[in-house]
Amino acid sequence: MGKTRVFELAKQMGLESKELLEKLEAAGISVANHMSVLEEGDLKKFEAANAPVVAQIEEERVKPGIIRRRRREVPVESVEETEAVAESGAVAQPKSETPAAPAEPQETPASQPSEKAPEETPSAAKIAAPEAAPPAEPEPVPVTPPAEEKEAPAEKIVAEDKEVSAPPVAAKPAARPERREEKPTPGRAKVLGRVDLSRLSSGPPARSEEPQRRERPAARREAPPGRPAGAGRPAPTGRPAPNGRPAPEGRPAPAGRPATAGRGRPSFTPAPAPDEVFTPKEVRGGKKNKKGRGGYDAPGGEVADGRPGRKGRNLEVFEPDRSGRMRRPKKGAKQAKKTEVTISKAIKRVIRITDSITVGELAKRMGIKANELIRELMQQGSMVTINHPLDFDTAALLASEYNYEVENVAFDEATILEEVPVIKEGEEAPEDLRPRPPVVTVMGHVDHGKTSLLDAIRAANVTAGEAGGITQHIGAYYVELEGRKITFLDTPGHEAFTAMRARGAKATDIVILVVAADDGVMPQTREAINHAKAADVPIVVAINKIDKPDSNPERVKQELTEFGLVPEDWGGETIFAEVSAKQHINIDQLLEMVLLQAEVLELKANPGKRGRGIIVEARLDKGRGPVATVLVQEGTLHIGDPIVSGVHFGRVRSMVDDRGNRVDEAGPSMPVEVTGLSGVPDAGDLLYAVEDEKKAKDVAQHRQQKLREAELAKTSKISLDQLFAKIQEGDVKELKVVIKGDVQGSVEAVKDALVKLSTDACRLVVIHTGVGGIIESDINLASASDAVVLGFNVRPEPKAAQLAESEGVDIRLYNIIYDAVADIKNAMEGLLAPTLKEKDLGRAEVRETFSVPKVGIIAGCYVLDGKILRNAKARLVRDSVVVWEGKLSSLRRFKDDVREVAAGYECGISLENFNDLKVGDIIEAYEMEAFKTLL
Ligand SMILES: Nc1nc2c(ncn2[C@@H]2O[C@H](COP(=O)(O)OP(=O)(O)OP(=O)(O)O)[C@@H](O)[C@H]2O)c(=O)[nH]1
Repeated sequence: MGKTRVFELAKQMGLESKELLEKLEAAGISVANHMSVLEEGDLKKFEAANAPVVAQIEEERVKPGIIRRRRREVPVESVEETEAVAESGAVAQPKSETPAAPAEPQETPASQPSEKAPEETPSAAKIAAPEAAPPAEPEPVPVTPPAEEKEAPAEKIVAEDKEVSAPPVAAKPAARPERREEKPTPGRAKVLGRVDLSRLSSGPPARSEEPQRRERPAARREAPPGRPAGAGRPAPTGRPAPNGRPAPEGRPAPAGRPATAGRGRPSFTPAPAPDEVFTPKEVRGGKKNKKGRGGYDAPGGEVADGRPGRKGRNLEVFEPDRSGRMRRPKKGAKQAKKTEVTISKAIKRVIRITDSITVGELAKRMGIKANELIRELMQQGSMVTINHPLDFDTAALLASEYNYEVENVAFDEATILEEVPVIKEGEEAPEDLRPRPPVVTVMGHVDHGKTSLLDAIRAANVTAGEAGGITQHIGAYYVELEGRKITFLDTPGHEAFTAMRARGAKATDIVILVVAADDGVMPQTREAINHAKAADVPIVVAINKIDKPDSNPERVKQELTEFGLVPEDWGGETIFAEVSAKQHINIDQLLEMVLLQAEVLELKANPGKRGRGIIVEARLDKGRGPVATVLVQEGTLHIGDPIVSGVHFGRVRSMVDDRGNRVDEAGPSMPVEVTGLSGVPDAGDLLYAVEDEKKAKDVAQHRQQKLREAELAKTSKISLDQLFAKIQEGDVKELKVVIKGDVQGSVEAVKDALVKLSTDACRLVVIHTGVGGIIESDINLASASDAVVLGFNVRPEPKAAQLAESEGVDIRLYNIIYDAVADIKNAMEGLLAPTLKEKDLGRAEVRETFSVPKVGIIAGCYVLDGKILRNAKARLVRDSVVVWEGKLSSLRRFKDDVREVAAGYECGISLENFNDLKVGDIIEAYEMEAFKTLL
């Protein structure tokens, strides 16, 4: 055979060069590297030295861990001895391995293979090394009947044990047969080493392979049954565990067989085995095998059939492998650990949120990158940022895609604030309800006498009541008429009324509409009517100033019929009273009318409940801290009650009524000034008495949290841009509009044109029209009613513009009616194209005008805010009405033409083709910028 290189030998042995190098070195053969040449002498030497190793190798095949142990413990000689003992029938040893017994039955099938075994044996003998000598023994093996086999395993075990200690005397014929059958598998492993050697030295390599092939199938078949034998294998090691487990499973392969088998059939060339081995073990085995054990695993692979059986075992065996080294004892512990982890994970997979959660927070809780979530949302058609809040449903849907559950642990504010009757639980019984005084607000046009009327009512009442009593202004008061009370909100005008309503609060039961008999219906009269109607509050008309000679109540009645306010004596349902606030005429009659209207409304409340009221006004008092005027609406408020209002909480420290008297409790419709809150609430906020102060605090804190979230999610009210989408989603069934224009004619024209745009999907409702600039009350009305504001040749007052900005009210300004109608139409059809939006640059006020020959009028201006640009577009606004629109023809500072003038500076401005400039006019500079819509 000549020379053989190390790597070649390694290949034949199924080892890695490195491993073989180690073996060679151990055998005293010095080689430089895997390319080194091994002389025949070396080979023989190695073969000799390797013989004992064979036994070790066999064991390795079983499994990485097991293999190693075997190596050291099984010297060739001992093996031989063992076999000898077995043969001699030294069954002697009792075995603790009772478990082995079960294995045997499985082996029984092995008996069949045993028939083949004999065939193999000879071949092996021929091919294999001289060591295979004991071929003779195999023969008896096949003979052994299955029944005997049962005993055999036990014997084997014993025998092996002996191997370790002393040379057994007895032989175990029974044991053998098992080995052989099983051996095929393990044997190969062993043989591998040997065969290779034999080949190198003398053996006919070709042959050795053939037999393998033949055998393999047999081995496979046998393998499973052989397993039991495997059980026997453990015996030698003295390890009961393996026996027990695998045996029944038919863990064929690995078994210690190798030793015996190896001997009996050296012919088994392991080579082919490897492939099979990998299959069963998959990755794990593969990894370990990398270092040349592949060959050994092969045998295991052969056992492939037995896989299932192995699995159970493997689980235990492998776990340690994963950990890095095999440590069987720890297996159990590890498994337990895993279980724990799983449980905790399950818990983590539930995300608890309160109503909403931001994209970033959700991603964080799921342990993924926010970008991933944003991408996911984008794919679903939502363009969001990391701070975008997701509502519960969206969050739940998203989370489910990542196997997370979302639980809404929203703070149940409603439950805490629930007005649980103090006296008894459950539904309010009708008998608990008591009539309550009506709450009245006075509205009307400027100077029509609202304040005078309120004063007249109060004065009359005070004087009638306590002599010298001084009414205290707390924002509301109540009067008595023949024992019946009426509560008046002391803030006349519809601004406060609507501002409160815009906050979701309805404080008023009845509106007294004051119309001066000598003036008739005026713009604010109309506004008041619209506001009252929008709030669905009944109106009692007070025709004031009837003492005046030019008063004409009939004309007022006539005018009001246009608004649906028809007097009862004219066949209508509206109650009218003709009064004189100044002369105190018919004041009682008016109050009578109000009480009449209240009767119709059947206003009732349960005073037995915890108190709930509305903040009419509030302020910070230097000495008393936050002071709030509360109009109690439900239940009764007591001193010491824990309370919460808006984001503030506390306890009722003191209560004072409108006459300055300290009171201990306040019932329905009673206004009182309350101290004890932690902060100043807003007018319109509701105030609740709750069970205890902690709950009040919880609610307040929860609201603060929600307020922050709301800030993030600041969504605007309805706007034309989103109109179509909202109509599509069914969110909007009608579009409410407030129309303001420079002249009544255009307002009416627009109104008529818009109403005709109503479709089945969306009705168009004009809730208010008016002449003049867009003012705060227009915005409040639009905000409270979720309406858009359309302006024709008018501008929003600065305060109104600010309010619209903060309230998210959409204001659309037009010069041409057609444009407005087209816009609304397109918006309703989802066709509103991206348009240009105006960007305000600055405003200048005309302080003086100069007439310059050949040039025209030059306005001496003061820039109020922003800046005026020479090339900017401009408009001239007079009393909030646009008078002119165009471009500047000149912009000067002193005598110099300049490109811009900043706020706080004076300048001279002339307008293109316009000379009708007047002191007090406002020149607005603006430019158009692309306005993006997501339609
Ligand atoms: N002759 C007469 N004058 C009245 C009567 N009521 C009010 N006035 C006068 O009308 C003017 C306006 O009255 P106010 O009570 O201030 O009217 P208002 O509606 O509250 O006005 P604003 O607060 O500006 O909205 C005052 O000069 C009153 O004296 C009335 O019944 N008869």
